[in-house]
Amino acid sequence: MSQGRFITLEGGEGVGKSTQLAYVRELVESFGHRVVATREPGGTPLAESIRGLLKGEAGEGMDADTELLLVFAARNEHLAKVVRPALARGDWVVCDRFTDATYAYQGMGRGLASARIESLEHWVQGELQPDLTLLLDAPVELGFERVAGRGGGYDRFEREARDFFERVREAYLHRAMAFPARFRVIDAARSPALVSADIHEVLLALHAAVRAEPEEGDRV
Ligand SMILES: Nc1ncnc2c1ncn2[C@@H]1O[C@H](COP(=O)(O)OP(=O)(O)OP(=O)(O)O)[C@@H](O)[C@H]1O
Ligand SMILES: Cc1cn([C@H]2C[C@H](O)[C@@H](COP(=O)(O)O)O2)c(=O)[nH]c1=O
Repeated sequence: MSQGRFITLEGGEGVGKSTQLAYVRELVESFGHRVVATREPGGTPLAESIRGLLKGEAGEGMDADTELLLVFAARNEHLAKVVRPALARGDWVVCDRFTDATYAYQGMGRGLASARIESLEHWVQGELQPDLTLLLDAPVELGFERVAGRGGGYDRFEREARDFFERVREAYLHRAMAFPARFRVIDAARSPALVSADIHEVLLALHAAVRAEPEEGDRV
């Protein structure tokens, strides 16, 4: 059995993560892997309840540290119940947002110190990091035009000022530069088909690399 892979999709509001997650899922399944498609915050009943607290009216005026702790509480539950078991079975996990979002939103967005995020990251994740992070990058204004086009109003994060999201975008691009082996930055300001074509190329390369690895029993 080959080892599972952990792929995350990141980016600001409305860049097309959910749209492309469906594409990634189908593509990875076509490679012959079982896929668990999930999201953060969320992915389990309890973590989805925390998502509701974070995004909904009940969270209005929430202290930034409370927000950070809730994000990691949801993450711990999600990792324990969904992500780690799936990877242990050899499944591939495709996740809409993960800890890079915490550095972007709670770190640069809210202004919390990276050291605080790092200590929770080490506690909750240990050594676990995504194998690949697809950063969908687009101008903030374009993302919001798409969110508006989707309908359904704005959640607690989406009601933040535009400069909050400029900082979020900057933080993501900064992390992509800091971790070039893990990140691929995709220009998400183009049509869904062109974005998918770039993702296709990245995933074909990952698939080829995984196929070239020796199977467990082949090792001497
Ligand atoms: N490349 C694209 N070009 C134009 N419209 C797009 C593109 N990708 C997605 N959309 C549309 O934009 C809207 C937002 O897309 P989607 O929900 O996939 O974004 P998201 O990044 O997951 O959003 P959120 O940040 O709210 O989770 C949807 O209506 C979707 O159909
Ligand atoms: C994982 C994570 C998420 N967030 C924020 C970012 C978004 O505004 C919402 C999630 O909703 P979406 O439908 O995926 O856009 O939560 C955050 O602030 N910190 C995080 O770690």
